[in-house]
Amino acid sequence: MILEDKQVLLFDLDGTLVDSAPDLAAAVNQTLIHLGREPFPEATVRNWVGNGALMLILRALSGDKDVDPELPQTLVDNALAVFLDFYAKCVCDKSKLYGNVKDTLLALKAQGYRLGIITNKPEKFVAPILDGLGLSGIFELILGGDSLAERKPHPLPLYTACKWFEVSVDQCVMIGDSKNDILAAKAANMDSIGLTYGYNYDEDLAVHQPNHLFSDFRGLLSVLKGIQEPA
Ligand SMILES: O=C(O)COP(=O)(O)O
Ligand SMILES: [Mg+2]
Repeated sequence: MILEDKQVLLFDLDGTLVDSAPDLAAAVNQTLIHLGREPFPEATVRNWVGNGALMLILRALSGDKDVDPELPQTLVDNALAVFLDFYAKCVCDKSKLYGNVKDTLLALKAQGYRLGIITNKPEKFVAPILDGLGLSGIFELILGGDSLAERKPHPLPLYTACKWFEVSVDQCVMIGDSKNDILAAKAANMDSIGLTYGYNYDEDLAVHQPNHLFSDFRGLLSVLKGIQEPA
């Protein structure tokens, strides 16, 4: 079923447009080694991505997706600061666009859609990644995990984007790889498209019932047909 009357496409970043896990895992492991701890395989760290930098570090210090509630605050503060420093130095070293992302984004833009990014990643890292991967200038709005008082799965970033683009919730679609994206869309009463190749804690994204689910980014073109010019 075609998603009619859409004007604005809101994209998640990590796991949707960019495979950023190699650089995130490198910075997490540099942090752990700096603290005298054991590193984890990239495949493990990948499943901890999705709720922003602080949660990534809490999971890394806990060695598990479920955070140890007893972690000392000073350790957490120090580890987060060390991680942010390491990540700033390698933010786009090994990160790559997923297949068909750039061509599809350009095709959607050419069809008249306006594009934004809503990520849980700290905002300051987004522009260097987009620049490094040849996507600068494509997105009109970037909201990071620290841009507002709430982040996905809370609907606030989605509402904020609607307001910024001066469109209604019905005119937007949220596109992402994680349940946080789909749950935020549902909470905002917005349509959503899921992508199965990213990071979703090794869980099945279909459970959250996005309007459409694709294993290839190019799938978007089959349900978004471009903006109709007024007659
Ligand atoms: O950095 C994260 O934790 C997740 O970022 P995302 O919202 O772009 O997937
Ligand atoms: Mg994501």
